Amino acid sequence: MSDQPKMSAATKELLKKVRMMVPPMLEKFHKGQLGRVAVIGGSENYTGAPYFSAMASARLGADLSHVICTPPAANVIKTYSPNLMVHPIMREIGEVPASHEPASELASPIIAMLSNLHTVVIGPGLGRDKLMQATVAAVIKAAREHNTPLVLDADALWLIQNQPDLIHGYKECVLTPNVVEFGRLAKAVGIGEDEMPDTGEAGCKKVAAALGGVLILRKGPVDWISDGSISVKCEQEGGRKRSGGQGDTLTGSIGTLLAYRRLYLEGLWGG
Ligand SMILES: NC(=O)C1=CN([C@@H]2O[C@H](COP(=O)(O)OP(=O)(O)OC[C@H]3O[C@@H](n4cnc5c(N)ncnc54)[C@H](OP(=O)(O)O)[C@@H]3O)[C@@H](O)[C@H]2O)[C@@H](O)CC1
Ligand SMILES: Nc1ncnc2c1ncn2[C@@H]1O[C@H](COP(=O)(O)OP(=O)(O)OP(=O)(O)O)[C@@H](O)[C@H]1O
Repeated sequence: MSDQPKMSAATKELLKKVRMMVPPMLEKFHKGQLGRVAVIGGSENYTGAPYFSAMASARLGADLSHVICTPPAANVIKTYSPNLMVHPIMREIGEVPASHEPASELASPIIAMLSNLHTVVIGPGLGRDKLMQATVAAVIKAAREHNTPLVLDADALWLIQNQPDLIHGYKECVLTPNVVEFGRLAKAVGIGEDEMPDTGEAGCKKVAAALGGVLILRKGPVDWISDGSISVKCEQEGGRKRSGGQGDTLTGSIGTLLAYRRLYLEGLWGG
């Protein structure tokens, strides 16, 4: 009996497309050329999520993986792995003087890093703290100006449900909601459950279209992926254990693939 996982024709087709984005290992490449990914997230309560995300980006093949988080999270994450570059730039509201909420000041060194990054993942372990949310809102605005590909998950989706205009129409943006986050996003763009009888393809397409064509990967038993006009699905069966952190791992992996896509489009190899 074969120990190969069963794979549908659609999944095989999808993997063929992904394969096209994987770069060749050419002798001429130097460090950093094959992917510089940053994960913004990590707060006092959540240090594992940004670690899972950034390590996934590194293990899938990004040359350099950064974590941008709060100082208490940074001290912990640094002990998890020497592979990650950890920047203690973010602050929760209790970490700054009460009269001062310097979201734009905090965002400034992160924005300065954008021209040196291929992709930014925002959300794993970010939390819903007001200052953390305002800081990443400023980074998202700047990332749009730089045309930096974004992957938004977890608490960054909380921000988007409150301020959908931040990403409306931004085609370099991937949202990766779980079932609960997807429901909240749909509600935020005015799509009620009665209008969304099918939480599969039709629902995913509808919410992506309502957000102006951002790419939505709606996680679930089948992952539906749509930009509002085209949709594909991943129905490959995974393990049955639903432990925390699987979505975080996905965000970092997408971060690396988006970096590869960008490098391919910039002509780093091929033609
Ligand atoms: N090791 C770490 O540091 C990790 C840190 N993490 C970080 O935690 C932060 C908050 O993220 P979150 O996932 O707890 O919040 P959210 O998605 O609002 O869920 C809240 C409630 O919704 C439900 N629910 C969720 N999924 C469902 C589903 N598929 N199907 C059905 N129901 C579902 C479920 O409710 P219940 O089962 O109790 O009804 C759940 O309790 C965020 O920053 C994230 O990055 C995580 O990444 C994990 C690893
Ligand atoms: N009910 C399910 N059956 C099968 N696979 C699922 C199911 N729910 C989620 N998955 C798979 O698990 C992966 C992670 O999805 P999940 O819903 O756990 O994300 P998440 O809640 O954002 O994760 P995290 O714990 O990292 O925050 C998805 O890519 C999906 O393929």
